[in-house]
Amino acid sequence: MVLCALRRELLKSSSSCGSWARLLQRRSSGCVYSSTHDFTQKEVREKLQAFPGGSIDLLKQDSGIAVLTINNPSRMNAFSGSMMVELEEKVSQLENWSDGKGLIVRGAAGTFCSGSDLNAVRALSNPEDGMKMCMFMQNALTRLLRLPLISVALVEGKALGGGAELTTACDFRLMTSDSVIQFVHKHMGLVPGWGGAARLVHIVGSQSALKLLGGALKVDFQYGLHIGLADGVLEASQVQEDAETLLQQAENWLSRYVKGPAPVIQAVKKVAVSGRELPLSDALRTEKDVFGTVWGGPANLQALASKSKHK
Ligand SMILES: CC[C@H](C(=O)O)C(=O)SCCNC(=O)CCNC(=O)[C@H](O)C(C)(C)COP(=O)(O)OP(=O)(O)OC[C@H]1O[C@@H](n2cnc3c(N)ncnc32)[C@H](O)[C@@H]1OP(=O)(O)O
Repeated sequence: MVLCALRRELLKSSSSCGSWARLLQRRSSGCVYSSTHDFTQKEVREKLQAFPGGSIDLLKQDSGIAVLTINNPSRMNAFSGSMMVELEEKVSQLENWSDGKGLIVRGAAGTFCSGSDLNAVRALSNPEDGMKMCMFMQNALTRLLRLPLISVALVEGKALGGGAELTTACDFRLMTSDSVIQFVHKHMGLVPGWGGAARLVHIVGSQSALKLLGGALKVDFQYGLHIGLADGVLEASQVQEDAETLLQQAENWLSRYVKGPAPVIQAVKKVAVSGRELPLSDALRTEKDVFGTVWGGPANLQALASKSKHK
């Protein structure tokens, strides 16, 4: 049912690029869970705001590549409640970014993210609150992955628990040579709840996903590349400006995929999302509709006029 609804929405949205943003805006009130699931986004936001700390920082650049920074270094960039709310707000801003093409998600101060803030988790440990936090984060991360931007997680240091799940809400993952992604949930008596298990199976297949979750295995860049969780490795140098250098490397890596006009790059992401999420017949129809938004468009006409050769 969720898929049918997504397809209907995709079809409605495909008449113009701006309408994709409107689609995602509409879906933001309940792309996976809505009030029909006994879930009120506003209520959960209020509850989460009671656990403050850290921030989620968004920098939109003229290049069309934005940088989203998980910023709570004193807790290894763990997600406080207010950061969960901020994440959702930043995703809404990105959904409305008509000039956007790419996104880099990274952690502050040399590490990625250590999951939920355990202090908040302890206070929200009753089943009802746990379910609400889970649905809130599933919505936010599903919308993050569906953004019409090509996204990459820049993984430095540790990506643990919910931090590991966050990496799977990006299209690609780049790891530094000393970084680790670890689904530690089993050690916490849990399974992923932010949609990370479902996404992991899509990325690495069910066999590898079962190993990572069942063994709470530490994935370094070599293992990550081997199973397809990592898409590239970044070399951290020992110089002081390391963080900038890594960010620059990630931007360079991403630049080949986001070169070109925003409407075309956004269309590329839309057909990839529909192919990933919809049954084939629905994905084909959506692809036709998205194709219709770029066919005869400025970039297409310019390419035809220039008699380009693809050498
Ligand atoms: C669905 C998601 C899932 C859930 O909520 O259901 C989760 O994400 S559960 C959380 C999973 N994450 C963890 O359990 C991480 C626990 N922390 C560690 O394993 C380590 O702290 C580590 C490996 C991240 C870093 O180790 P290191 O030795 O380098 O540093 P410290 O341990 O001294 O950490 C520094 C400082 O950060 C605090 N910290 C780290 N992670 C968290 C966290 N997730 N929540 C709250 N605080 C965290 C740690 O306690 C230290 O604080 P300090 O006051 O200096 O003692």
